[in-house]
Amino acid sequence: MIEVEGLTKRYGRTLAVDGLSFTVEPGRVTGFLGPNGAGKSTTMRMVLGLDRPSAGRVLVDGRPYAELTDPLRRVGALLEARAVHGGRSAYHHLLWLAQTNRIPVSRVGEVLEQVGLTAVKRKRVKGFSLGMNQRLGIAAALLGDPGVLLFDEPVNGLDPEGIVWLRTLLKDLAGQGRTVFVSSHLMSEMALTAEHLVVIGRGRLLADTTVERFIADNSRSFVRITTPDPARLRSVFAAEGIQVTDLEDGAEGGALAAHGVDARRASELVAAHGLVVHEIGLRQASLEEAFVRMTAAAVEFREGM
Ligand SMILES: Nc1ncnc2c1ncn2[C@@H]1O[C@H](COP(=O)(O)OP(=O)(O)OP(=O)(O)O)[C@@H](O)[C@H]1O
Repeated sequence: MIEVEGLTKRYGRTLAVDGLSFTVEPGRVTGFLGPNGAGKSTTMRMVLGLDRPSAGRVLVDGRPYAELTDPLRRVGALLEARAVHGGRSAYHHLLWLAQTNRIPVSRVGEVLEQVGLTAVKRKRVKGFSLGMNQRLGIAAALLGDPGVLLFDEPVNGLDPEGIVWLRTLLKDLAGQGRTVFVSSHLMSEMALTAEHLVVIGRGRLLADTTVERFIADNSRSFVRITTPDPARLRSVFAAEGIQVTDLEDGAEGGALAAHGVDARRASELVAAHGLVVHEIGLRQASLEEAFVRMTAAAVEFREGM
């Protein structure tokens, strides 16, 4: 478990993290979301004791990171731009990590297999693609078989197959009862991977909720209708108190959005008034849109202060 309590980090005049409090529970993937510069990496560095909080604290399994014995066997992390000695092979990099952290050498082969790097384990890391480097970073995080895992933007550099692989891996790790905390600026990817979300903007907590709840609270649905007679449809719907707006989604002749009504009621109205429609159906605003809306509002609020 990770407990973040009143966490604050100031770099000179920049308030990177501003009084954050949340808990990351074991047994599920928790997505850590926010736009660029929101303070995700800074928060993760403080969890790992790589940065000192200006105020507040972080506990990993009830203790500050610095007080953990055998930290790599407790907490595994993939941070952005991980520094790996380029002249070393993947195998030697992991072997060195294992030997300096009292981790059984047998784990090296196991994690190489787990991340799909066995075939290239003797190659020098400097010849690795970004995706292979990400896999090596993930292997290093898994090496000590830790109960708590942090991944900062792990999707970066992975191809579509790699993204699906990572999604499955993260879910499996959580399924084994581990605490899995994953940062991303991609809402849609997190919606497929995480069960719980912590959303921040400008260093402040915006949401701490389940993915299901986030979707229910933030996705706006509407009925999309295309018709050769938009003026008549508008007046029929207006008479029923239903708001209709234009949709600029590229449909020929334009499409309309009816709000606060379900598809069934909308079609009944259409039929009752003998309106001609070419298409009618329920649409949901994407989570990406909801996320942008939520974080943009936070930015405006801060700037208005
Ligand atoms: N070492 C540092 N010195 C000064 N300012 C910093 C430092 N590290 C981060 N910041 C600033 O703190 C803020 C938060 O940055 P951080 O990297 O934590 O955000 P992030 O959410 O991880 O964003 P990204 O997705 O772009 O990595 C930014 O304004 C950044 O410029």
